[in-house]
Amino acid sequence: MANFGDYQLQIYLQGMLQGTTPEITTDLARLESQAAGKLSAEAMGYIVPSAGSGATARANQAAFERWRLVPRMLRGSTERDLSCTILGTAMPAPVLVAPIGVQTLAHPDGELATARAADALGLTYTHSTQASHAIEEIEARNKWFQLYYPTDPDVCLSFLQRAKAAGYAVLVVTLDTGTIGWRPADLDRGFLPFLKGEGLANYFSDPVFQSKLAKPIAEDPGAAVMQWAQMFPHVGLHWDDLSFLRDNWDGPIVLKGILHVEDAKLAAEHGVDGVIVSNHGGRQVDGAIAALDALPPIAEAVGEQLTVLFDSGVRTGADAAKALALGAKAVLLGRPLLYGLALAGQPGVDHVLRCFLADLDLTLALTSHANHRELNRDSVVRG
Ligand SMILES: Cc1cc2nc3c(=O)[nH]c(=O)nc-3n(C[C@H](O)[C@H](O)[C@H](O)COP(=O)(O)O)c2cc1C
Ligand SMILES: CCCCC(=O)C(=O)O
Repeated sequence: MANFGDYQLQIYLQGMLQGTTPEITTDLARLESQAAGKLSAEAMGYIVPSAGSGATARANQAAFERWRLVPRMLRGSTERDLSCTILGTAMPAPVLVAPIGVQTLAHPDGELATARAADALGLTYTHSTQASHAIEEIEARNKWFQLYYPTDPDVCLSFLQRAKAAGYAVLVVTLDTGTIGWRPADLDRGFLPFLKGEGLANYFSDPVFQSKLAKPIAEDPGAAVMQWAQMFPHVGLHWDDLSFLRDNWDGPIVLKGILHVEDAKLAAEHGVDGVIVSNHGGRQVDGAIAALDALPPIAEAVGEQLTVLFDSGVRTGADAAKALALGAKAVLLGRPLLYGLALAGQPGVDHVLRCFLADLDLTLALTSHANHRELNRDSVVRG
């Protein structure tokens, strides 16, 4: 059996024997500056910055810095087993592709490339409601669908039915983006890709959405965009609205954007299957708690009843190991994948995923763990 960490030896050997070095850095925290050379100022402004002053994004990184792994010795295994089954989906490692909208901003192949790269490694790809490619275009064995619950229930139902028909296994309902946060980098440029018609593929391909328009989209795209702008903001969404999803989706449901332990308990009471502890990478509520700081109490309160997943600020194998030790069953990778996509399309995403998995695998090997399930609260200390 091969270990994900073997990618490290492969890179060394290519350097030593063929004189080639990776075109994309292996330091995932540095990807952002490398990708800056490839992306327009508008795309960088949309992808990189966080809401407001960026305090929450900084808090995410600071929280990872505060927690420290405490390595064990002499109990490891030559072969690590990172495989797991999360909500019925078999995974080779506890790592998923986070839902990220409008990926053609980063590369013309957009979500098609990201999904293919994930699929080639057997990883689960999560497709955003705000994607640049439609639900049906994604070819991946393991795919989850992320819902931004539209205010129009007919369109919502249509999304659920399309996702089910196209083979998506799990519904991820994002709760932290009832509307778009205060994002100065975009505001100062007056730039929002959706208002240019980008990232609306799921809406524009939807027959129910189309039926609500006075004219076909090709004849009046501006009106179609404004129709989306009416349906997207949903700050009035309530716990009771989840029953509509429960009634119309027969697979697992996961709530993304949970940070308060009471909301995690309410999630359990409302019969969902999992939560993603996340602050949306700091893109929504500036000043919000670091996602990693929210994780331990939530895992403690509902970890037995619900599948607890995590994202926001995960950049290294050590970050993933810390989140797993603090109670997450798996982590979702966000911006680094988009930087890999910007730099080289599908091979760029593949490289980023392989680096991340190798780093996690080597972290387990070096801390004497045979698999990630052995990580627990004793594996970390708060510095
Ligand atoms: C450009 C961009 C677009 C995103 N689009 C979505 C989306 O459509 N739906 C969603 O639930 N989360 C979306 N997210 C949030 C990610 O799923 C994830 O929570 C976040 O990227 C994690 O933070 P990190 O990138 O710092 O690791 C987006 C993030 C970025 C950077
Ligand atoms: C309308 C917002 C959808 C994309 C998103 O979630 C993000 O940019 O963070």
